[in-house]
Amino acid sequence: MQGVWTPESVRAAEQRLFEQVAEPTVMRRAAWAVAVHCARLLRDATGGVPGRHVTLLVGAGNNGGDALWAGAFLRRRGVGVTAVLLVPERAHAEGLAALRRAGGGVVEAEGAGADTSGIGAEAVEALDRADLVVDGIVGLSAHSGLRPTAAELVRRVEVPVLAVDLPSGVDPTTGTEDGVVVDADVTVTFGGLRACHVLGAGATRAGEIVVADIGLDDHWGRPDLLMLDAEDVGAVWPVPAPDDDKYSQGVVGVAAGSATYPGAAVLTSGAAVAATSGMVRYAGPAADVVRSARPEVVATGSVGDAGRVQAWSVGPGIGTGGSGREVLVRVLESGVPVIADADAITLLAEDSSVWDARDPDTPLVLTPHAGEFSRLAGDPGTDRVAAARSAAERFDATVLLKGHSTVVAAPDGRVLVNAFAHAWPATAGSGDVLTGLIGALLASDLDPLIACASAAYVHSVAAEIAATGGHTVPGAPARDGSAGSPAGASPLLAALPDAISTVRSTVGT
Ligand SMILES: NC(=O)C1=CN([C@@H]2O[C@H](COP(=O)(O)OP(=O)(O)OC[C@H]3O[C@@H](n4cnc5c(N)ncnc54)[C@H](O)[C@@H]3O)[C@@H](O)[C@H]2O)[C@@H](O)CC1
Ligand SMILES: Nc1ncnc2c1ncn2[C@@H]1O[C@H](COP(=O)(O)OP(=O)(O)O)[C@@H](O)[C@H]1O
Ligand SMILES: [K+]
Repeated sequence: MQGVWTPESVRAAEQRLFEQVAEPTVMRRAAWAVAVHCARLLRDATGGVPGRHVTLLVGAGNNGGDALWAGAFLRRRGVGVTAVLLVPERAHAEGLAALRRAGGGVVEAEGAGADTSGIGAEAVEALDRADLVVDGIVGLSAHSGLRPTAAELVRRVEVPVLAVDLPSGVDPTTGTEDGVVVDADVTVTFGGLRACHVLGAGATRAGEIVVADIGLDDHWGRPDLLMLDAEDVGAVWPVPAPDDDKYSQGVVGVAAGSATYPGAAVLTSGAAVAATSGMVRYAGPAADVVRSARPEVVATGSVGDAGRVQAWSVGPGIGTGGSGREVLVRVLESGVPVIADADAITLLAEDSSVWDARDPDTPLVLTPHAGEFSRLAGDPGTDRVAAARSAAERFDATVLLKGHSTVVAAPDGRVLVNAFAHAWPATAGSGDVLTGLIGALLASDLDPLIACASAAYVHSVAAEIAATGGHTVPGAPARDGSAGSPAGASPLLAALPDAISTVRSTVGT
């Protein structure tokens, strides 16, 4: 499990560190790590380090200070360094002096000979000469989009980029982008992940994320968000023990699909079958289709006839009319944990009387995409963590907000994020697969928060396997979705066993 911190928490930890270690020392540690990874990138991109050229884009704060100090260190390795200052009068003074002492060049972004976009001739030259650009424009104190000059410089970059702390242009708290954003090959951050590294555009714009040690480890408070890794998921994924039988592992009920949407029933039931090895019951009008697609599913026509289950997956394809409502109410009254998705969420949003059927002591999971979330709780806005957290509290339910990064919030305020940096699950029907996975994990009695985040993790791995035929690091988030080809929800479903065994294979390694 990896902790993730908001800018406020990072600053609080830094302050505690500064009580023991002087701030300039900490900055030099940070800059040293930046310089080490610059050298690595230079070597990768050009085959060497001495004689290469690095251009630093330097903003008004400590982020620019890190870049300037890193430039000074790179000079010692024979690298040509030019700093392009965005706000010359507010550039970090000690960093600037260190770079000058080391023989680095300094130019102004808006210096003499400016072209129509306002960028000075020397700054243009520095970018043209660069083998590598260091983004020290803005860090944790960034607010709103990049200012025009910074945006113009970023637009002109054509070589690999190393971002200091975070790719400038993304919001440090929400990871959202507003206009031009640095597209980094590597981001070097300090002590621990920031929220923008795992949320929104930040999760992809950061490129490879390196967490450098600057002495913060003993100073962190409780993480604001957590991310499960493959080993965490593998360790909790339920598998049968010697004394288990088909009932003891938890039976999951699936109330999904209709005559119009039998596919939703097949995808949800199929995922439940793949998730755990107990029993899956299906209840609904697509019973015949489910039986022929998945003979192992015990299928009946209605929830009332289904027999006992330990959790229900309800919603995909049930419709938002009277029969869908009837199904949802039956399931909510059953007194077992429920995961409600798709039409079930719309029904809950549109008809408050449906909530009366819910047993308040039984876990409820809601898995809206942004549109369903809006219907249920209003526009999630850019701060998806805050939105999911407040909905979880308001509905006393675990809320999984879908999207490029999946945010899962428990009613007690805990939040887990799944931040696979690829978008392969964005395909019709893949949400139905997720619903079946979560239902099966709830039936096996996992904590709903862990069940949701684990299901989301395996779902991402399966989507990647379906699209690419494999993945580079077993079970680990791919940071590059460039390889592969679109695959629909059926290949994603078919890849679940491979995804689960891949994730489980990381346990104890
Ligand atoms: N204080 C320290 O010793 C340490 C600081 N660290 C670095 O310090 C950074 C935070 O430094 P600061 O708090 O000084 O702030 P920043 O460097 O993030 O930004 C400060 C300035 O950037 C400008 N700015 C804000 N939004 C902008 C936008 N959208 N476009 C262009 N310019 C914008 C503002 O003028 C603001 O004053 C971290 O991200 C990290 O890189 C690390 O070195 C760890 C140690
Ligand atoms: N851009 C994206 N990147 C990664 N995952 C995505 C993206 N868009 C959607 N997803 C994931 O794909 C799934 C889609 O679910 P949903 O919207 O319910 O679709 P459907 O109802 O067609 O099954 C969710 O797990 C969601 O998190
Ligand atoms: K930056």
